[in-house]
Amino acid sequence: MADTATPIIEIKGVSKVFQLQDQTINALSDAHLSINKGEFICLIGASGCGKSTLLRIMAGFDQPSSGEALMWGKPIAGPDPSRGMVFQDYALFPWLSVRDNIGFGPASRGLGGAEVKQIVDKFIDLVGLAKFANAYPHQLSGGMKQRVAIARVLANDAELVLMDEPFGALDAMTRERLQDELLEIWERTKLTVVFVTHAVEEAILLANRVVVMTPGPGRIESDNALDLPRPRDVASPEFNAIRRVLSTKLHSHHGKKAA
Ligand SMILES: Nc1ncnc2c1ncn2[C@@H]1O[C@H](COP(=O)(O)OP(=O)(O)OP(=O)(O)O)[C@@H](O)[C@H]1O
Repeated sequence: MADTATPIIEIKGVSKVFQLQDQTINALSDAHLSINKGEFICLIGASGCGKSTLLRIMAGFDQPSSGEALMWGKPIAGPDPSRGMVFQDYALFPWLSVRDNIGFGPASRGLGGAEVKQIVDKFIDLVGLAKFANAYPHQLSGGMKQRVAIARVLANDAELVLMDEPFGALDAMTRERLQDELLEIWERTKLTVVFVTHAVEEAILLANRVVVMTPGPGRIESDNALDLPRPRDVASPEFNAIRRVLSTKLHSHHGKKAA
């Protein structure tokens, strides 16, 4: 790990071009973003503006067409357990119990049984699933599955958690509960989180910085620091003022020609 002055993630002039038959898609154009350890960043923007592309580049699943993506100052060459990804559809192993899903990463890293058990117990507790340790994914609700997915990433010792619309498939009440739990985990563990969402309100509830992206070509429109005190109140005038500003920025691309 580098000194504290080095950002955990730096995106420097990153572009990503996809070729689809005879069509060239500029998924991401000249993106710049610097993220410090312990930040909670939300990426918001309309469908197709490159949010997932940027997240996948940070994860190391995709490489930029040009520019550089760095973690602790070093190029991100491929996936690594230090960068955990949480997806909307959970991506759990259906044939493994909750306990074994969470322990899969530590066991694959060659840790012994007692150590794996200790790690699994710690994170099962953290996400409140002790009673379901031996259940299988199909026996869990959506919210519980997402808790397992979060615990699995944390058990892998991830420093950076990349979340692609993780609560998008959940009902409103479960979503609110998981937002609270995620904030609690973030505050307790000092993780760095990059969280993709379509929902402005969710971004303002969670983030200390909201990065607004616009499509055609996908680009970063603005980077907005939020200094609202926590816990945040969606009904407060301050919250609504920020919601108005961000909504205007989100729609700033309307009328422009698609790439
Ligand atoms: N593997 C790929 N091959 C071709 N085109 C792709 C690929 N991945 C993404 N794209 C295109 O790149 C653009 C950006 O996609 P991306 O998934 O990053 O957007 P997004 O902002 O996450 O959208 P959404 O909110 O709908 O998930 C889209 O036009 C998409 O069709």
